[in-house]
Amino acid sequence: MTTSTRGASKVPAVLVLEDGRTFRGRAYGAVGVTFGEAVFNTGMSGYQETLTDPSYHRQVVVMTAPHVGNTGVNDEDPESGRIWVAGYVVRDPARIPSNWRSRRSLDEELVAQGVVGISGIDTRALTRHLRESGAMRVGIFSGNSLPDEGTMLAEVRQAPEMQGADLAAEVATKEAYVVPAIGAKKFTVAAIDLGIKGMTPHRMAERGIEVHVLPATATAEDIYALDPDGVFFSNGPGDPATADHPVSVMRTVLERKTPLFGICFGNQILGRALGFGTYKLKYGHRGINQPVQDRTTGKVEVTAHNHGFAVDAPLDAATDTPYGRVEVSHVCLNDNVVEGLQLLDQPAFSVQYHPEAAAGPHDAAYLFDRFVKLMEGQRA
Ligand SMILES: NC(=O)CC[C@H](N)C(=O)O
Repeated sequence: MTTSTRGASKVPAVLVLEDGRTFRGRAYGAVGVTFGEAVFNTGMSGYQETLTDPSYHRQVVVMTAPHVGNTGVNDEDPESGRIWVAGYVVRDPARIPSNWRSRRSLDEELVAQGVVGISGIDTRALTRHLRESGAMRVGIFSGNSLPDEGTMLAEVRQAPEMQGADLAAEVATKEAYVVPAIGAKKFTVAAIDLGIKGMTPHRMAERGIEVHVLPATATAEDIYALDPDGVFFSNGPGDPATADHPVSVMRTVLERKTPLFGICFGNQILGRALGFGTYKLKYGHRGINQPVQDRTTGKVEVTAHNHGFAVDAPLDAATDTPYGRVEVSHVCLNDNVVEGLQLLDQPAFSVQYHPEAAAGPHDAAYLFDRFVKLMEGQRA
């Protein structure tokens, strides 16, 4: 629920966490009320990509970088057609954006899209609180006459939780569409959209892949009607434990041994399809500076992340599954969370993080090349 008026900067705002902790600041973006899961993002740049990443649907994003909005808003960097975050928390928004690509200020964009935010609060204290106590529900309330704290807290505690939330269909395309290959077309890929970021099909198109983006509800028949060389499962919001339909579609793809690649939600779905569980992390990984080791090469890469859940798979031995053996191929060096899965007996793999790098370092771009190699191998 959001309402908006302009000229918000002097309007009071309160952020209320479900455990009763509150932070008082000023309205940023639209004035109104919003609820979501409070999570923090440690990226120092890339705020447009963060705001427009559909995986942030129903989350209130706290930026740990104190200055946000410095380069304004351009028309090139969004990862989808709208802002998806449920709310936005910034310590000290830029007063004057400056960049050759900037078209408008971030504040204006948040107002135009009805996104309620808060500024002028101690985002370091809030982030430390979330680290200690874990991600939790939150409300932002702004306006000149606000309800009392007890009322606000009761409303926050009525908001839906992220655990158990089935959200992919709310953000995914309703109609299939095609992203053409750039240059000569070498492969056809069916990409299941569970909340796909725009850069992902682009990274495939750059490698000669014609990408058929299909709705989250697509069936195995829809996929195989395209006679694809490979199948891709995208990132997306919500709890992977609810993703029963994509898990069953993926099992068909595994049975048919079609080359398969998954990113983020797609990694969690591969985990489930293989019989592993998923669980909620205490506060998740969000940002563009997370160290991951590719255990197949030993190399360490700095990577972009946005996940609050993870796959529960054994780190140190291959596991037998109905689809052959699987290994944990990638691991987060901060906390040993599973960051990638690789099947040893058939052409399928996935990563929990974001090789499309929007925003983020390009260290993991090789994963798209690995997908191409799997498809080449299948043809040979
Ligand atoms: N970016 C994603 O795909 C996120 C996956 C899932 N919603 C999570 O929070 O872990």
